[in-house]
Amino acid sequence: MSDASPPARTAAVIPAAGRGVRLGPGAPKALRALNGTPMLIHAVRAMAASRAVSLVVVVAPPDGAPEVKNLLDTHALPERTDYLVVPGGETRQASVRLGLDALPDGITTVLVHDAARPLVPVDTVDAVIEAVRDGAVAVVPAVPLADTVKQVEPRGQGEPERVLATPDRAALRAVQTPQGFARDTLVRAHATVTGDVTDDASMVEQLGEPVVVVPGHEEAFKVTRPLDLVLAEAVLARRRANDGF
Ligand SMILES: Nc1ccn([C@@H]2O[C@H](COP(=O)(O)OP(=O)(O)OP(=O)(O)O)[C@@H](O)[C@H]2O)c(=O)n1
Ligand SMILES: C[C@](O)(CO)[C@H](O)COP(=O)(O)O
Repeated sequence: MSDASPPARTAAVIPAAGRGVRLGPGAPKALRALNGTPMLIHAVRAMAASRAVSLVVVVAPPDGAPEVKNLLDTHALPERTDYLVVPGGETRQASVRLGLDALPDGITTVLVHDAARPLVPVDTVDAVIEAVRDGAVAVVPAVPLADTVKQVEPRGQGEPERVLATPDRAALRAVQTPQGFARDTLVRAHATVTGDVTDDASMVEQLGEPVVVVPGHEEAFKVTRPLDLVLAEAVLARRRANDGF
């Protein structure tokens, strides 16, 4: 970086506007408690744990922005981290776009991190940021698959599915968040790609831009179904036993 270059500033956009249908009835998933603290607060702290992250933009459930703002105001976060809250949209993609729209000038690197991945370790966050700062326009943390995967043929209702193929597992990865981006590339992807996607990196792929993979972490799993809550609380208990926090 030349002396004249402005410093790279990193913001994390946290989509937290989902209902959590697969988790079952209750409050919106991001507001449910893990060991007494809302999942969203764990996720915000996970981003703020990186010294590189100076701003966290939380995308709240559409009618929940005041409640989320209150949660952030009343839970301890590092002083160096600013945060703001915007209401979310109908889909994850729409929610991320609303978060991007709220970013101030001067942010050059953007992380997009699911509130539903509250326990990602700071080393994973920092590895993603470093890869972007080293020149990658898009970075995903990913882990190898533990299961054999089958491609199946869609069948009519009530008919058993049939296996079409068994892809080579060695070439497959399960992708996590935070996903990291050069801000201009992610903004262009969200302005250009209109189809349904399940992550932000696939939008960048559709622009024809390269996406770099860094090692993910088993504790960055997504809280999706009820059993994931049990695992998340067990991870927190293990951390408390190991670290005394
Ligand atoms: N309209 C939406 C939908 C999802 N998300 C967020 O995207 C992340 C990943 O989504 P997922 O785990 O699928 O959450 P939900 O959509 O809430 O889950 P479900 O599909 O079970 O309802 C979550 O942090 C979720 O809050 C969002 O901000 N806005
Ligand atoms: C972004 C993501 O967490 C990466 O694994 C995932 O694609 C979200 O998918 P979901 O269907 O919204 O759970």
